Amino acid sequence: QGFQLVSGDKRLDLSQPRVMGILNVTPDSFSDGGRFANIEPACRHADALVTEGASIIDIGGESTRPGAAEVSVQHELDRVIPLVEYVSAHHDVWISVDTSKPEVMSEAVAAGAHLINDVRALQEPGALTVAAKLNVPVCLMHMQGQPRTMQDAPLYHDIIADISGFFEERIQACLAAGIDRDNLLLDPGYGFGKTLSHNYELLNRQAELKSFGLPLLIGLSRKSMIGNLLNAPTDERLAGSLSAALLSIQQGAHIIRVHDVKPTMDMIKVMQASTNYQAL
Ligand SMILES: Nc1nc2[nH]c(S[C@@H](C(=O)O)c3ccccc3)nc2c(=O)[nH]1
Repeated sequence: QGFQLVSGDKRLDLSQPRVMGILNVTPDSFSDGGRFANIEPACRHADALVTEGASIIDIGGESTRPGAAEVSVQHELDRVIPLVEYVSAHHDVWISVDTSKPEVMSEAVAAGAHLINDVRALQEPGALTVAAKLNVPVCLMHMQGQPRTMQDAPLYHDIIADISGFFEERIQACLAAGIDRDNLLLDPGYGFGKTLSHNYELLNRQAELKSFGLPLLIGLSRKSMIGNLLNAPTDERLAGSLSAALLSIQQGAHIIRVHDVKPTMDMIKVMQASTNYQAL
């Protein structure tokens, strides 16, 4: 479909697959907790992601690693806001903020972010109200349980039906809060409360999620569903990540959230050449 995202005076055409580049702002990329942070490396990384062709830069300050300690609002702000400000000042690229905290959503949009990427699908207190007020596109991601315990015993009756039921409920909650349906994106949350088998069934059946008539945002890059299958450390998962990304686009993905932007852009070009061969 000809989906288009609108945020303020920016438009993002989704008639072709778009790449969202992951900008890591984890605590260890700062000198001391982020207050007097050396954000230089993260700024250089952002520049590279834009140069490689990312349409969106995803900036997140909270690791959703299973077992990760909760990050305070101030700590998350200290990491995220300086980078939103840098990217907004130096590039025309879309900026998404990967957060579940309403305060971080507000400050990030005020600092120049265009899209909210919430792995908790606006379920935190106050998140729905703030997202409605900000009136920017929001990605609703599925997660079974919480990061600390989600991988203990994932269980589904039918994984597509269960995730669809979750999306139905979250979409209704968003509409009731005054969020425009045109501002919603869906993400099945690969690796968030899913076994290896669940993740590959989801990839096999992902196209069934097109029934919502909403853009699909997908995150597969370097995930354990690739690492465990290949028995590969994170820096040896590129081929697997590109393979999964290609399958996901064939199964309806509009935005792919990745670490390796240039290789993913190359994959998309090869994929598109196989359909627009007359133009070659
Ligand atoms: N929308 C959307 N946002 C996301 N944020 C992430 S963090 C994840 C990772 O592997 O990047 C992760 C999980 C656990 C620990 C570290 C990093 N994953 C997604 C996704 O799949 N979709």
